[in-house]
Amino acid sequence: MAQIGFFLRRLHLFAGRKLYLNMLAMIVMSAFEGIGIYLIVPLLGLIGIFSLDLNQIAILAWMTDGLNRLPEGWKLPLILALYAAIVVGQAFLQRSQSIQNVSIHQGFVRSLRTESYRGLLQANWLFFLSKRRSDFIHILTSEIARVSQGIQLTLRLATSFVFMSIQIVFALIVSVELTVLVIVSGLVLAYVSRKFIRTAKSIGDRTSELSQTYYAGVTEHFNGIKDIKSNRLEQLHYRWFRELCSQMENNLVQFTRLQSTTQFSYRAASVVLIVLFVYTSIKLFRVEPSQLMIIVIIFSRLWPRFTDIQSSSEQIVTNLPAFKNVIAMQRECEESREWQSTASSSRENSLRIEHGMECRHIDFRYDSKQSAYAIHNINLRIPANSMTAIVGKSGAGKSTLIDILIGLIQPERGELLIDGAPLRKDHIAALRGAVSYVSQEPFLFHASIRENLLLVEPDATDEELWEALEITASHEFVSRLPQGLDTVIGDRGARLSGGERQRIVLARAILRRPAILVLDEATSALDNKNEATIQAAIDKLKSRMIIIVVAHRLSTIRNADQVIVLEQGEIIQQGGYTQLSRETKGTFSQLLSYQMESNG
Ligand SMILES: Nc1ncnc2c1ncn2[C@@H]1O[C@H](COP(=O)(O)OP(=O)(O)OP(=O)(O)O)[C@@H](O)[C@H]1O
Repeated sequence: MAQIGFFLRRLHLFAGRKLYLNMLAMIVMSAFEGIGIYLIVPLLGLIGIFSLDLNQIAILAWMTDGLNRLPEGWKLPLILALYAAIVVGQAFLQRSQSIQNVSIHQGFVRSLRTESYRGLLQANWLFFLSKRRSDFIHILTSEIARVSQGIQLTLRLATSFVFMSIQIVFALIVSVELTVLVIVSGLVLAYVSRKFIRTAKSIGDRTSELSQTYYAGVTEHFNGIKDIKSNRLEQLHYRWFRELCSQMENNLVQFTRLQSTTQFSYRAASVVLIVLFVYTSIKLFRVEPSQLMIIVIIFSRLWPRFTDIQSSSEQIVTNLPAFKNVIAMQRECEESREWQSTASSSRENSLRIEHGMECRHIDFRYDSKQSAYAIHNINLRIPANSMTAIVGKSGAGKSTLIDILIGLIQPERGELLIDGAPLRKDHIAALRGAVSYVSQEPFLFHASIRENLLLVEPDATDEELWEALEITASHEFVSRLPQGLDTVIGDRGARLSGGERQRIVLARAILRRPAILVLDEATSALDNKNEATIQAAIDKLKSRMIIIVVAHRLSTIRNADQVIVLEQGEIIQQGGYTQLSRETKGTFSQLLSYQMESNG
């Protein structure tokens, strides 16, 4: 329940006065409803359905007294007009309250979504390495929708309590004994039904588990759809999906069964109670027909509130796991937050590098509980306007070193210096703003080439776009496309070849004019001709920026100013390409000879 309190406090902070005004409107509405019901009685008296002794009920006596002072012909029109005014007033309030309710509620959900999303964007890279991406999608879609439903139900529960309290006051005025009897019956039934709440809680836990598995499975399947289709694994995945769907179905049916059982118990109990009331009122308390009528009306309005409270409570409890999940994710994001504002990643704040960068005695490991370091005792200087290549076998620590150099992860020991000054935490965003990173798997949107390029440089002219495309040997194939720059390239660029995708992403990286250009296996899919063109372009670019290249294909790094050879996280060789290739006993010349052999 602490979780509901957490979100209600947030709702209070978000909606403030609006929320309480809405609650007040609710109270006025129930008061109107109560008065409307009371007016029916004198109305029925006037029409002659009852012979009334209204003096028994204080409010009615007061109303009758007022009515009796009026001329005879005015009574009926006045009471009818009053009744109509109250009902219309109530309907009007109801309309405004419903609109207000939705606007508060939707506003709150929007703020919850944007807060969670911003929290995720501000979390550090290690946080993302430790999580499944599908869990974020699950929380941002399904779980926040359940929290939204839970909040709406909590507000409905609060409304039911307000309505119920006011109806109880009216009912107490009419008959203390019978009202107490209704309340006690309601409490007894709620006590008996408490096990339903426990069952609802476990169904809610299961709902969260199943939908998390669903999102994870579906995301993984579609990420690997090519493997699934190529290896004829469709049946296997279909069976898994069908099994999960039937578990989800059973879970929901189980919840509906629970809710229907509760509704049934409350309905059955209400009939039994009404029969008992009518009998005891007439036989034991000798209640007037008018009073009995009001009691029946009030009972029929009060009892559904009890049913409503029970039903809302069960539904709220099923949504509690979603509340927990959203809070947990927000807390974890908060603990892993790397900077305050998403705006700090903008280009205006990007860093300028005059002299170069330096790693001093840097150690890093992904898991502080394990003794092995991913990189260890790294000492390295990267001068401005130069090209550095990082090579090594798989798992040698190349990507980890790159992540340190671009400020994506921070060293456990040692420091990264920019122009001789240690990189401070508040400069990490600026360092990131100065980097263009191109990976082996190019990140393209399902949009046109132009939109994909303008993403990083919205004000770039067509001339600048074509220039970047020319540098990366893409202008020919782009101009051959039916819509040129405006050709839509499909999901993650699926309508282009691997090499074309890499060249577009490279063009985008260059368009940004970064201080540091990182090419992490970024040209692996290019043929020799295109690679040579890009090599020439990179050669020209290196007089303007730091270029760091990770490549398995060593021909890519022939023009590097320095080559760093990593093995098991340590630098084992460092120097110019030609110099290292001459060190015949070194790992670099071994790597070179393996590659020459494999190229035949
Ligand atoms: N997220 C992670 N969690 C735990 N260990 C990791 C993680 N990423 C990498 N490692 C480990 O750190 C070491 C260095 O990995 P890294 O990815 O930097 O190597 P690499 O040289 O880039 O390899 P490759 O060429 O195969 O991409 C490896 O032993 C690897 O298993």
